[in-house]
Amino acid sequence: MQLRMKAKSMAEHVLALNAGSSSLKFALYELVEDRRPSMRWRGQIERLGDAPRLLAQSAGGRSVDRQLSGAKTHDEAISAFLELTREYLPDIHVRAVGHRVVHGGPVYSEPVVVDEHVFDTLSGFIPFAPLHQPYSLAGIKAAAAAFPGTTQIACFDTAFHRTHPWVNDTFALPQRFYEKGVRRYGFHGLSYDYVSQKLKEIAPGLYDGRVVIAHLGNGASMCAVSGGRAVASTMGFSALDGLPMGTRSGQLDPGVVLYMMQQEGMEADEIAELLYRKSGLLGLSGMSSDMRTLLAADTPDARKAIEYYVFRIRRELGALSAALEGIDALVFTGGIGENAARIRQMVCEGMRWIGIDMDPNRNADNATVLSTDFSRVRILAIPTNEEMVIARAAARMA
Ligand SMILES: Nc1ncnc2c1ncn2[C@@H]1O[C@H](COP(=O)(O)OP(=O)(O)O)[C@@H](O)[C@H]1O
Ligand SMILES: CC(=O)OP(=O)(O)O
Ligand SMILES: [Mg+2]
Repeated sequence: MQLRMKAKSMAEHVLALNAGSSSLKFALYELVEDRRPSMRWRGQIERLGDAPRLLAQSAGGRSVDRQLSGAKTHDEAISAFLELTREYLPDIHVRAVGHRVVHGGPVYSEPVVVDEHVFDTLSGFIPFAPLHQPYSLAGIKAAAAAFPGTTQIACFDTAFHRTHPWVNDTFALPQRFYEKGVRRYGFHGLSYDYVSQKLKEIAPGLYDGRVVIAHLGNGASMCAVSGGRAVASTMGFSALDGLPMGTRSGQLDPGVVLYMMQQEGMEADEIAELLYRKSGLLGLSGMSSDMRTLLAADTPDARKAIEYYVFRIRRELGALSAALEGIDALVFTGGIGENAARIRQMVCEGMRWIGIDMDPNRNADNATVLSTDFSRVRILAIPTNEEMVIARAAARMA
């Protein structure tokens, strides 16, 4: 028995850390046969900055659900998570920690082992993703200190999008901006990678076809995928473009920014704060960035914010279908896409003309397939798992 316990404790593990804009997600995997990651614990500290709550489950059925009064910022969430690993995890051997890093710039299209040079390069991309990149980098530093001797591996949100054709990779600006890195990068790539692979498993015919994936979380974007390769995304240079989000504006006429500067005398930092943290669902509703709160509130302003949100998803669905020259499947994922049946229903109601026909019962049940048997376009909900994509890379590279 003692020997078995010993062997178990020496099993190799990898950790995955995913710093989102409103949450810190984490997962611990044991490397089993062929170094396949097998999930042991998975959880998140959600509603950062608001009412942080820790939720976690083990593969064996243990669970934690705790309000965290002290962990409002990402840095505090990382410390709270490290505390937890000590409290709940036995003496395990962590071989590598994989990190979601939102921006890989024009440099990285694959996961990479983080050394000093890589860390400095990634720090240079902070201005491209101020709401995410600093937290990913803080996570890398904290994990390296908490698990000495482990390899830190960066996995990029931008990497999946490197297959975009040039028209979806550039802006109509003088070429020098492109050379400097002003490009349409696209984000949520780890999520799109996971969902595409899952689709390959459960519906290989659809994977080979034209698919629009809607990642609707606190941040939100949509991606057009053809035969498993990304073709276009609603997010471009920064995580501000495309759909409205919890606190971000989404697509905006650049003339609005000029107006803010020239007519309202706003400074760049003020505009950044407005567009990243005070706009989107929060700005429109004047109430909350959280979809659960807005759906429950049912006030005129909450309804208005939801209506705008849904309308923009429909517009982008039309645009991405054009980029794909047709659409065979629509896949919902992310916190809202996976859970908010009402939002999915509102999106699909306005898209019948394109061949989207939702089954209301399947939708209400949060089933995997949400379309009727007669729908020309298949509709699916696939829970994303960015941590699994990170863990697979960490297992491969450690
Ligand atoms: N049951 C639910 N119904 C409606 N919205 C939900 C539900 N569960 C989560 N959400 C919404 O999902 C969003 C968070 O998504 P998530 O993907 O976890 O965010 P992040 O971008 O931080 O990773 C929030 O707006 C939250 O309200
Ligand atoms: C890129 C991005 O918007 O990420 P998140 O959805 O985690 O905020
Ligand atoms: Mg997320």
